[in-house]
Order: sequence, then structure tokens, then C-alpha cells
Amino acid sequence: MVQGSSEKRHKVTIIGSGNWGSTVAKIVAQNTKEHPELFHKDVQMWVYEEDVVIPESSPYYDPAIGTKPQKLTEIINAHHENVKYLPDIKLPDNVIANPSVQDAARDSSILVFNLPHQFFDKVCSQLKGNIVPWARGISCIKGVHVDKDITLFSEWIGEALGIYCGALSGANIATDIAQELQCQTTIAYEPPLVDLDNSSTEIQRDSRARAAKTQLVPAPPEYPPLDCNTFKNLFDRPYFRVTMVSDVAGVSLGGALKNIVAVGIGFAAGRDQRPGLHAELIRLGMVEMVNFCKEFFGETFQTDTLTLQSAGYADLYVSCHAGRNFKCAKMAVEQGCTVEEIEARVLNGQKLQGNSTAREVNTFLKARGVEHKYKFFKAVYDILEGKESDKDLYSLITAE
Ligand SMILES: NC(=O)C1=CN([C@@H]2O[C@H](COP(=O)(O)OP(=O)(O)OC[C@H]3O[C@@H](n4cnc5c(N)ncnc54)[C@H](O)[C@@H]3O)[C@@H](O)[C@H]2O)C=CC1
Ligand SMILES: O=C(CO)COP(=O)(O)O
Repeated sequence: MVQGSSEKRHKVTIIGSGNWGSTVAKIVAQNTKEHPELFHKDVQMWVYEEDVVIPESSPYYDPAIGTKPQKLTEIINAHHENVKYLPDIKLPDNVIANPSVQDAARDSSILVFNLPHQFFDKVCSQLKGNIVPWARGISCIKGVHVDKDITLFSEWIGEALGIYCGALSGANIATDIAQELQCQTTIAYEPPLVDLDNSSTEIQRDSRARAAKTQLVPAPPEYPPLDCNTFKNLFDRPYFRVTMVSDVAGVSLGGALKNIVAVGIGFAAGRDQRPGLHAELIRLGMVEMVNFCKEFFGETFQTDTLTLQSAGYADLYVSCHAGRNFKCAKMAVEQGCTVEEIEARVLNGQKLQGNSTAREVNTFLKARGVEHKYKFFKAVYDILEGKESDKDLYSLITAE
């Protein structure tokens, strides 16, 4: 089908509205305005509803309301700003905040999942059976799901909702990108080929063989194709350059595992500022990330994703200098308290991923009997659990 000739256009919903969720909503809404041939202009953004007080110092303070708590969705829709999670950034007026995830996702053919991974389970069960069967997803979530096995969020979303889901990850500090400061990202998107004649699927390549279980429903022919080009048009901005790849495992795991390493570098930085030490620890962290991807996702993981793409080394680097996981772990050492105490005190409701991912990955490695092979991940876990001291981080990681 020739692009631009489609009768119907894709409706896009962002599931999540935190620091990164709101930033991605801004990016996507700028692009839906510029591509009316592909997308509905309005972008629904599901917001976990909460009451927010607007202080007297705020430009949005209304003396008639005073400091009475107001619904976050109402504030966003009235002022086009997520005053709690992305303050001082204007959102395009076509971002529509919606407190109901089912209502936000209704009739959407593109679902962008962007919320702290610890909250995903409930949202997923609310969406089940309430989305169009031919929808496609992109997971911006940096984390993994662990029960008996380890599952990428893209896989988990795909299995739970019966759709194909790709992954977006990169060296992306939300507050910088929200100000349109230049950066890059990586999107892994390679759905199975759809056989339009009998609606069956032929698996070309995918993150893991399990994706083969998903019977992909084709989009009706009057819609623009749900292909790489459509997704590039949805996310690429002059300040947010997208590279499309096929390695869903590498992109997803790069984003998840770097958070554990960033906590470790934060612990180190709390005591020792030497760049040489940080560089060596970052290298050791990357070695462990690559080994993990090869050992557990080796069917499709490509090492180049972690060495050459934004979702790999670049994300690790920026996270170990400017990320929240790094900063909170560093402050925890400096102030002699736990990472969770710092998180609760300084992040104003934003959520760390590194501490929970360290615990989840440890559960998985222990169950497999290979915890000892991943000394960096184990050291971070043991320090978070209070079993080891952050002072011993380097010796724990380099012990023979
Ligand atoms: N912030 C950043 O710079 C970047 C974050 N990411 C990733 O994006 C994902 C989302 O992160 P952020 O948007 O930054 O979130 P955030 O750290 O700002 O978390 C706050 C969000 O969690 C929601 N929330 C709080 N309690 C909840 C509950 N019980 N149920 C459901 N939602 C609840 C809040 O409504 C808010 O939307 C994470 O996986 C993160 O690793 C990726 C790149 C950059
Ligand atoms: O993913 C990020 C940078 O790419 C943000 O990391 P933090 O969650 O540690 O802030």
C-alpha cells in the first residue's frame, strides 16, 4: 500500500506518564501532528491518577482552588504540563491525559508501554481483552520480569496481550530530551511476517522462539502498514534520532542490566571519584551484561547491539554519570543510608529500577545455580541487601 493513501490512521496510546513516559508522549505527539497520513493527531496518555497540590509559587496556582489537592489528569489537560513528573516542560496540546487505561487504549493500534516495571503486572491484566487484536506495542520499560524464568517486557507484553511488541532503549535522560537536547535511541522492531491470506504467521526472526506462539493478527488493509517506517516516523525527531534494529533481546537487556551496573558505579563513586576506577568497573559491568545476554538469550542476541548502539554502551555510560540509579546509590553511601531511603526522600515519586532489577536478576541466577558467574550483579545485590559493605565492591567483583 502506498503511504498516504490509507483511509484509516493509527491511534497511539502511551501507557505511563512518569518522567520518561511524559517525555515520550511529547515526542510522539509532535510526530502525530506532522504525520496525519499515518496517525490520529491526539495521543492518549494513561496516567496513574493521584492528587497533587499546586503550590502558591506555581504559575498554575488558582486562588479559587488554593492548595486543595487536584487530580493530576485534570492539571495535565488544563495546563499541558505534568507538574509532578516532568515539571517546567510544555506538552503538546494533543497529549490527552486519561486516568482509565482501558479507555486510553481503546481502538489504539499502537501501544507504547512506558512505566516503572514494578507496576506493569496490574496494568497488563487491565488491558487484557480490551485492545484491538492487531495492535502492536513498543516497550520503553527498562527492566525484566522474573518468575520461574526471565522474560523481556516485550515478550511478556506480547504473550499476555497476544500482540507483537518491540523495544525502545537508549542513552536517554528524560529531562534532557524533554528540553529537546540532542540524543539518539535504538528501536528493535521485527514482527513475524504476516500471511494475509490465512492470517497465520511465519516467524522470520524474533527475540526468542516463544514469540512463535503468538498468532499475529494482521492490520486491516485500509490502515497504513505497521512496519519499521511507521515506527521510525512515530519516534524520530531532530533532537531524538532513532536507529532501527532487529535485536529485541539486546535492546531490552541493555536497558535493564545497565541499571544494576549504575547502582554499582554509584556505590563506588560514593567513596572514590577516580575516573580510572569507574572506567574499569563500567568495563567489568559491560562484560557481565554481554555474558548474560549470550548465556540466556544467545539465540538472537547480537553483541554489536551493546557495543555499537545507543541502547548499549552509550546508555551504560550516561546512566553511570547522570542517571537516578547512579545518583541515589552514590548519595546512599555518602549519607550512610539505604538506596530506598534516598529514593523516597529525593525522587518525588519517581522510581528506581536498578535495585529491583538487581534483586530479580539475582533470583533468576540463583535458581539457575550460576550466581557465582556474575560477580558484579551479585556484589550489587549483596550490598543492597546489607550482606556486604559497599567498601568491598571492587574486591568482590574482581575476586578469583
Ligand atoms: N526517567 C528517565 O530518564 C528514563 C527512564 N526510562 C525507563 O522508563 C520507564 C518509566 O520510567 P519513568 O517514566 O521515568 O517513571 P518514573 O520514575 O517517573 O515513575 C513515576 C511513575 O510511576 C507511576 N506510578 C506510581 N505508583 C504507581 C502505581 N501504583 N501503579 C502504576 N503506576 C504508578 C506514576 O504515576 C508515574 O507515572 C522505566 O522503566 C525507566 O527505567 C528510560 C529512559 C530514561
Ligand atoms: O535510562 C536512563 C538513561 O538512559 C535513565 O536512568 P535512571 O533510571 O537511572 O535515571
